[in-house]
Amino acid sequence: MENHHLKEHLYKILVIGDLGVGKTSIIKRYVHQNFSPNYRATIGVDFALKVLSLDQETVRLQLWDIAGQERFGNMTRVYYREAMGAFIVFDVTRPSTFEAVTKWKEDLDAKLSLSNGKHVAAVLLANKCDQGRDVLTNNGIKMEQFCQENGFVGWFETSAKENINIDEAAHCLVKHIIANENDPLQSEDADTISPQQESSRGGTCSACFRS
Ligand SMILES: Nc1nc2c(ncn2[C@@H]2O[C@H](COP(=O)(O)OP(=O)(O)OP(=O)(O)O)[C@@H](O)[C@H]2O)c(=O)[nH]1
Repeated sequence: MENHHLKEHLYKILVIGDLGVGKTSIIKRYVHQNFSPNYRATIGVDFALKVLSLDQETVRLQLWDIAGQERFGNMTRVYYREAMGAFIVFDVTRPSTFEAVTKWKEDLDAKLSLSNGKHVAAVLLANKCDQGRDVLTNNGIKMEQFCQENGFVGWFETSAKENINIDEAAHCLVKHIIANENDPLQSEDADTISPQQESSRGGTCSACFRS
């Protein structure tokens, strides 16, 4: 029997977005499988570790839960350093948090890029989808187009409360990070979102659907 040498990856992942959109809750759900309805603002940054087994490889995700109030702080650049991917989160019940998404993305891209000069993989999370989809339907926003225009590799409607699409979103992000690492010159292709791939509960990730 051949003795396979299992690869291990450690990726730093940023979780950013406006105050109270559910960053801490998404991480809690993802890492500890629980949810609390009480809101306690994150101060500065919190950390959590999620260990995944993917295609016989061990992937450790070091999740950086950055306080929504940090956007105006000047510590952010330090927090962003050496991250390989990001979730940018908004709250589907509060349009202002969606309007802030482009600012968070611009801030991320301005402060962080991979060693080959490309932007880090970013997945957009439309959180609290258990409470409706007002922001998604009222403004006539085409999410695929929005993602393409703003350089997101995919987007998902999520609920930390009801555990919807969080594993899928993480899977999408990890796949894109690995694609960037393995094939840095050809990964532009993986960044293209194919519009026909939308599921009934919003969410697309070209890498996930292709494999
Ligand atoms: N219904 C519902 N409520 C949620 C969901 N996710 C988070 N919440 C609630 O929204 C509030 C804010 O959640 P947090 O996870 O603390 O938000 P945050 O983005 O980490 O906030 P900051 O640390 O201040 O930036 C809490 O009361 C959560 O219980 C969700 O998917 N559905």
